[in-house]
Amino acid sequence: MPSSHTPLSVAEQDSVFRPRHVAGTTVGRLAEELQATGHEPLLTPVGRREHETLLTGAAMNPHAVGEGDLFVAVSGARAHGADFIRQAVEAGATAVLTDAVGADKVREQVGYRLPVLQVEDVRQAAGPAAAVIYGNTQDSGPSLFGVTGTNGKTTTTYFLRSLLDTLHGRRGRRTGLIGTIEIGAGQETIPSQLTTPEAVQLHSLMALFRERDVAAAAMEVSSHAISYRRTAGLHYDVAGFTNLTQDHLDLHGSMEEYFATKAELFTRRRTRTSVITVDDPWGHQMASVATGRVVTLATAGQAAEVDWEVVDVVPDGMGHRFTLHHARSGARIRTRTGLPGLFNVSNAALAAVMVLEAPDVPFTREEVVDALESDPFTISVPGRMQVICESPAAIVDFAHNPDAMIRTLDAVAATKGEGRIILVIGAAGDRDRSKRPTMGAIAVRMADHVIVSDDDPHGEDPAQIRDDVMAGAREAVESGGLTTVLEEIWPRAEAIERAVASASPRDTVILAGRGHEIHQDFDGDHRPIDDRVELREALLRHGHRPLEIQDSTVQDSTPSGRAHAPDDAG
Ligand SMILES: CC(=O)N[C@H]1[C@@H](OP(=O)(O)OP(=O)(O)OC[C@H]2O[C@@H](n3ccc(=O)[nH]c3=O)[C@H](O)[C@@H]2O)O[C@H](CO)[C@@H](O)[C@@H]1O[C@H](C)C(=O)N[C@@H](C)C(=O)N[C@H](CCC(=O)O)C(=O)O
Ligand SMILES: Nc1ncnc2c1ncn2[C@@H]1O[C@H](COP(=O)(O)OP(=O)(O)OP(=O)(O)O)[C@@H](O)[C@H]1O
Repeated sequence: MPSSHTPLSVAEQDSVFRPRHVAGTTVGRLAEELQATGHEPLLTPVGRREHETLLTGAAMNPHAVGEGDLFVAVSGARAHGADFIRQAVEAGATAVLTDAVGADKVREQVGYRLPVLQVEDVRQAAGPAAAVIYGNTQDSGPSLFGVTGTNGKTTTTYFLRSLLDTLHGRRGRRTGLIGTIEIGAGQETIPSQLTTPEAVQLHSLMALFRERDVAAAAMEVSSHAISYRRTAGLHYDVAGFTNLTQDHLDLHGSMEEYFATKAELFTRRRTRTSVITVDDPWGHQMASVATGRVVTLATAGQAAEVDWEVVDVVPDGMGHRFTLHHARSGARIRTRTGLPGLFNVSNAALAAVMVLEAPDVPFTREEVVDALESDPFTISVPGRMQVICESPAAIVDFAHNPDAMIRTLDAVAATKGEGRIILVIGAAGDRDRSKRPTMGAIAVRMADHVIVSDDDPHGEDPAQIRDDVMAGAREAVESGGLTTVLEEIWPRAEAIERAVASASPRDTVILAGRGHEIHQDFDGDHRPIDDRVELREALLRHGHRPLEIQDSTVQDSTPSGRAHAPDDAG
């Protein structure tokens, strides 16, 4: 088990979390199952040997292929998986699921050495195929709790898991977690490559969870995952919706399309009980289109005809105490969250209601109430409103879209007193460009001193990304007659140093956008940097007294000594 988030190669990760006791299936039986579910597979060659070939796993990434695996070769923006067939065969793949182009590529490279199942839509077939291989059915795995929405997925799943852990832990059972930061089964964790893994990995995880007595799992469901069919073949006991605001328009094109993608999760076919936060119009719309059992939750005060509402919110330390009121029964449940920001009350309330409304659970509502009263939401979440120092207040947060920035800066403004807000922001490359100037404008309107720096430029020119953010910021300063100090400083470590150097003990320094991340990607060059470590060191240099960082995702070594990200993450 990795004790910290030292990057592991995909192969290493796979070996930590590979289920060991998979009965598997034969290629012939898999072809029949795919036929029965409408995928119309074409199997070549069609001999008895091919039909009887045993499959005991599935992998889409050639680095993750193991002995006896079905290699799922998809056509993507960067490559066709079938280009890596030799590597997959060497690693032990015994059959391939691919499209017509992939089938030709396989034959060109390895002839008829292994059976090829050809389908039209490989991503659509991958989940159901993996489900058959791993023996996953609707009722075979842990209770599955999925969370989607633009912001709050990671935090809500951490809260959910903490609550589920309290409840199942009392019965000696384990819980699981799948999300942006890490994948966990009981005490064991591996760092994540994606927020929501590919379907083949998800099904492998469901088998692993069964093997390791994981009773319930909390999982983030990104809109990319739904678009790319990563969740095909999974069934959720409960799915929760946080909110919908501008992000990912590069993929979805419009908010309507973005909404429609998320809405796929809240259908009877996928989910038994949907818990929808109805704080914004998109939430109301989601509640009206969701099929199956729908439960509504209002966390922001305006509650008409909702099932649950949050009332009596009072500040408590860095976080808040609040009450969940159930309209029908009149029940009132008091609980608390330790994380700053009213949005964390919303996240905690969603987690609570998802468990309170879960079908077929081995615990009573009284036990859930008891667990809620024992403070399951006072955990910290890596890089989410993570407090690094109290004087000056210094916080690392993951806000990287307009709404998250507004919420985060609102939260800081509510507690900052007379001090100033000093903010470091950037924006990621190769992602929704339209949000950059908006983020710049929000920054200068809500903070007193804004330092624009780099996030993950990926394949884009970092200077161009900073320009886009600066353009929105300058325009807002000029048109609004603002007195905000605006600077552009890179690399990021220097921006952090500048923020801390400018801070008096009454001020609040907030680093937005990178949260738990430990590398910046400059066109494939993964440069180590952890905002939490960088901020802590700058605070120490300037004679402040930061807190110890109690977080397994933080690297032990100094910034320059940290390892590089795996270069085989694709
Ligand atoms: C836009 C998107 O989601 N793309 C994902 C998609 O890419 P793709 O279909 O273009 O495929 P590709 O990268 O060309 O690869 C095709 C095949 O060749 C293989 N390959 C490819 C290249 C290589 O060097 N070696 C290799 O073996 C791949 O394993 C794959 O089997 O499938 C790939 C294989 O799984 C993913 O790595 C890739 O995620 C990219 C890296 C990514 O950044 N995705 C982000 C945007 C994402 O999915 N984010 C959401 C969270 C968003 C949020 O809420 O903030 C997430 O769920 O993580
Ligand atoms: N309920 C919420 N509403 C609005 N903003 C939120 C909410 N919860 C968290 N945030 C903000 O969004 C940031 C990301 O939070 P979190 O990681 O929990 O969301 P996420 O949906 O998993 O994000 P991503 O998909 O980008 O990984 C936080 O650091 C905070 O700034």
